[in-house]
Amino acid sequence: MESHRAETAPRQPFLDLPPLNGVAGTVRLPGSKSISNRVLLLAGLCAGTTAVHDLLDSDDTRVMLDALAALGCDIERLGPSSVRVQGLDGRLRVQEARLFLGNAGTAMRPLAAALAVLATLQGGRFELAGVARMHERPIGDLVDALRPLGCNIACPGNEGYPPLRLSGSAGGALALDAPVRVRGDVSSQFLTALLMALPLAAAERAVVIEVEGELISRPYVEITLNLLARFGIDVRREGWQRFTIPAGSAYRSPGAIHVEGDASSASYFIAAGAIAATAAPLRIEGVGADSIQGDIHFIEAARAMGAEVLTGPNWLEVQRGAWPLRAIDLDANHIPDAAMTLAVMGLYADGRTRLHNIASWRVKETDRISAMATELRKFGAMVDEGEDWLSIEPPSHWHAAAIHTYDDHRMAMCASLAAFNGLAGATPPVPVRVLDPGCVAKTFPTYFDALLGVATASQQQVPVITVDGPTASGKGTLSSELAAALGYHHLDSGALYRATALAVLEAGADAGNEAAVAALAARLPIRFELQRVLLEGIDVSDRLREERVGLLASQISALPAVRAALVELQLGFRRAPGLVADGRDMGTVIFPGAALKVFLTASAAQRAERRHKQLISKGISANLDSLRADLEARDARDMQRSAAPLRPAQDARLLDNSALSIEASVEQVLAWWEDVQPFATR
Ligand SMILES: Nc1ncnc2c1ncn2[C@@H]1O[C@H](COP(=O)(O)OP(=O)(O)OP(=O)(O)O)[C@@H](O)[C@H]1O
Ligand SMILES: Nc1ccn([C@@H]2O[C@H](COP(=O)(O)O)[C@@H](O)[C@H]2O)c(=O)n1
Repeated sequence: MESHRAETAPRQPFLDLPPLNGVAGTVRLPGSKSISNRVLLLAGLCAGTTAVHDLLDSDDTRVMLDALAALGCDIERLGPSSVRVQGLDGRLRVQEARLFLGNAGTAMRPLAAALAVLATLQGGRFELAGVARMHERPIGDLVDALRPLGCNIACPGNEGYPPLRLSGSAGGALALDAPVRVRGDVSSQFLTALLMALPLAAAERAVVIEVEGELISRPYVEITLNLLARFGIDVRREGWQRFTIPAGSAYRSPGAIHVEGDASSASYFIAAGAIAATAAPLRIEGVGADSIQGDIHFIEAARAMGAEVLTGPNWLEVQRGAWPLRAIDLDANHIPDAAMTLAVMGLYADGRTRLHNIASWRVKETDRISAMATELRKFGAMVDEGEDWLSIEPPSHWHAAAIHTYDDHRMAMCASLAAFNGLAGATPPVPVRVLDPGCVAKTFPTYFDALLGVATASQQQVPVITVDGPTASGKGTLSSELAAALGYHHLDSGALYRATALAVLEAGADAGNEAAVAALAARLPIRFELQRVLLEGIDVSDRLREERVGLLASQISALPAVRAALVELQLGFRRAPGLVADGRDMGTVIFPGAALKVFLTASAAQRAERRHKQLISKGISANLDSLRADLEARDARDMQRSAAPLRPAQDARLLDNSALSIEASVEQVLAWWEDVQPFATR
């Protein structure tokens, strides 16, 4: 089994979203985090194998998969979102393990309970730890419920908080004569953890769990009960205070199980539809009105704010109804995660939106009440907070803001919705900077792609950086690094001229026939995919770099009709969140209004040397002198032609990188980019 650990590439520091002005189309949701991790653990504990389909692939599910693998479960990947889990049948296969559970509450709590029970009955030593924030998230109520049963649990950091050490000797027993008592008013995950762990001790006797205090987040307990039933455990519920796991209970695999789309993740698109789907509804696939997830009730709150929502068995369609949205006053205890989205919808409302009974927000990935209040104020909103409530009044004047996300995926996804501010009358509409956007990997790694796949922006609002310069100055390298650092698209315009040249060669066309070459350029069947260039679906990336192709590209690029034929294609690359375009005339002709223009140069000797090294490293023999002569001839042709000659735009910043490393060049341009940003640095 391959490792499930997330890539450790450095995370992009920020993503700037331009003002967005609409949404349209269809979005497919990733699997629910709550269901995915519950199903994985149940599949790991039960007898037999379980094929889990539509599983969420995210940080939180990866730590659960890693933990199960460390505990001896065989896990086979069946496809990008399917795994087959061979369960332990309630028997520990390894007696000792140290499990790293990141910041996944849905892994820490139920695994702690299950391993405490198994270690007590069968013997074993387990250590469960996570990231620093996980060690600040209380688990004392669960520990307090398990210790009276005879479970040996130590909290070597702070009492009542992870990390946890669980131990026991073989042949132990659990004290289950009296009901197991657990508090339900801080987090429902403690009850869920016990409901999933105690069937392991219910083969011969019924186990009763009693909840102390008012149980919060009941819909999540309903998910637990529903999934337990799918795995053969029919819990009897008396109100929300008493739960009985019948004697003779034993986990049984359902064979195969499909994970629903994530209803909490749906909330961002429901909100986007309510705010910005003005022409046609936004379709959301993967979850519908019959969902077992409590956050599906977000629909009712969104409707109360004005959204028009149609529902089907596995889909939703959302369109703007009332506008501005209606401010609401809501007890949001039943939808604690999705209610964060209502706070951002409050920015678009006709008055003050109040959310109360949300104390659990304070012990989530971050203190979400405080974080939301701090960040929404940056947009200009008037926000008040209390121990268990938040109220939001929309900005009268919107500010471009850099939003901290506190390693909290929901903060990042919520922040993105502020980019529709132009629809609320922000004049001018302002961009939104989301800091550490990669934190969405916890539940929705492709969130920003999904959002930008359905959101529209006015082309003029999409920022462009142009990088022009002579051959082999490093334009392509610099531009692709900039695009990666900013999360922007990249246009290598030289590739379009090269592709046209290749098309001319392949068609055996006359390169001197301007109209014929322009006709080929106008219907260039070109696609860019994952750094590769496809012509009629065939990868021609390497062929485009051949010298004969570069030489012909340089010749045909002087033909005005050929240049004109490629203009629309190039303009089409200007898509949210932004574009880095490199070539010869990006700043002068194609994107004259670009926010930042760079003219990149290096001495001819340096450039010839770099090209020489580049070719040698690819195993292509080359002569330094002839390379230099060739690139100088090309530069001369590019500079002297009448159509879009190579020259710096008047407002371009000049960068001679003869003595600069690639990293230093990238840093310099990013610093220039910061100079032209409107974001307050509070
Ligand atoms: N600042 C730099 N320092 C050293 N080498 C560099 C630097 N920038 C780029 N290079 C190297 O120079 C070579 C040419 O760079 P690149 O292909 O990006 O140039 P280009 O301007 O896009 O060329 P062309 O116009 O032919 O497409 C590459 O091998 C690249 O790694
Ligand atoms: N905007 C542009 C880009 C390129 N060219 C011409 O195409 C040739 C190939 O470009 P590379 O950047 O890939 O080397 C180049 O020699 C230029 O003549 C152009 O005219 N305008």
